[in-house]
Amino acid sequence: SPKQLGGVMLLLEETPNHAAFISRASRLRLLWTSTSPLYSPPSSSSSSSSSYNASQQRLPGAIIIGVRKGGTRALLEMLNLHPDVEVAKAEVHFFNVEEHFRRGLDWYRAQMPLTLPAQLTVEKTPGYFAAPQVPARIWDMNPAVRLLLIVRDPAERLVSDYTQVLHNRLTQLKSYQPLEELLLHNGHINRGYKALQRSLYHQHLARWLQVFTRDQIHVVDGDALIRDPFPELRNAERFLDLPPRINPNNFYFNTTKGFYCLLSAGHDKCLDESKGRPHAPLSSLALKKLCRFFRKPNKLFFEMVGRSFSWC
Ligand SMILES: Nc1ncnc2c1ncn2[C@@H]1O[C@H](COP(=O)(O)OS(=O)(=O)O)[C@@H](OP(=O)(O)O)[C@H]1O
Repeated sequence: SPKQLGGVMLLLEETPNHAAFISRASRLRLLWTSTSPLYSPPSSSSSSSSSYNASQQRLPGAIIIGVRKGGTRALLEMLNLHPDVEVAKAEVHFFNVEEHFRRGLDWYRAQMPLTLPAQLTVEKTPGYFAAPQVPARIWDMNPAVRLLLIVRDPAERLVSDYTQVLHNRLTQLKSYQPLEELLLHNGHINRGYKALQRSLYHQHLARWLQVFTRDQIHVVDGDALIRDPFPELRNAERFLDLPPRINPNNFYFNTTKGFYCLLSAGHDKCLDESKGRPHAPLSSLALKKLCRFFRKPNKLFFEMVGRSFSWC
């Protein structure tokens, strides 16, 4: 690929001083958010003379934090079209899975692709958005990191979420309750249903905004990304301070898939079959209840992000 970094020696960075004390980090947080530029060097050693120009694995400068089933894979793959971007191919789940987090930042860095100093490393883990411990942990790694949040109609997201869990259970030959049994208790929306809670975007975003400034979080419209990806990618490039390199010719609509696929350097790529599965059915009455339930949370989310979406 045009982005491959052939024949360059791998030089691992020194371990940065990973936030040891929350209280100290909280104090620093105030200083950083008011004075620092959005990007900061991944670690002090990266600017030192001998290793500066070498390709290295670096901590991400931008992270797609969610939402689960929002279009995070499509967004990551589309950003990867940019010559100045390299992405972690697999979801890393570093900040939200204790076992991974305990392995420390060296382990996290080792999951990242090789990049040159001018390139931006991006990872995506949809589980970050709803996990309470994650914002402070990411801030401790890099308070100037840029965050991308791709959202989608929360009712549609919930059904997609259920469909994925159902699919996993069925492939493991395990039983699973019908969606309406989980969603409704005595005809009322069951607020305890996990997939419902993951769609309460305002609650999760409120926690991120206790740690990061609003301008560090770029909201991508996941429904718009499905309909016409290019404008969303142009906005993301702008947010990431990348020169505009992704263009409409990088996308073509694949009628068999029913989605846009990617074209780059003569290669085309569609997302795998786990994306765009037929959704589990939901009665129109249950959907109506769900949409009514989401009206207020959605309004709160729109106020927080300063824009609205045409959700049900
Ligand atoms: N271009 C393109 N190709 C295929 N799929 C696309 C694309 N753009 C967005 N999407 C939508 O992405 C949805 C899956 O979201 P995620 O990748 O965030 O899912 S996951 O949380 O990582 O499992 C997936 O949701 P479902 O349709 O519900 O499966 C897709 O609708």
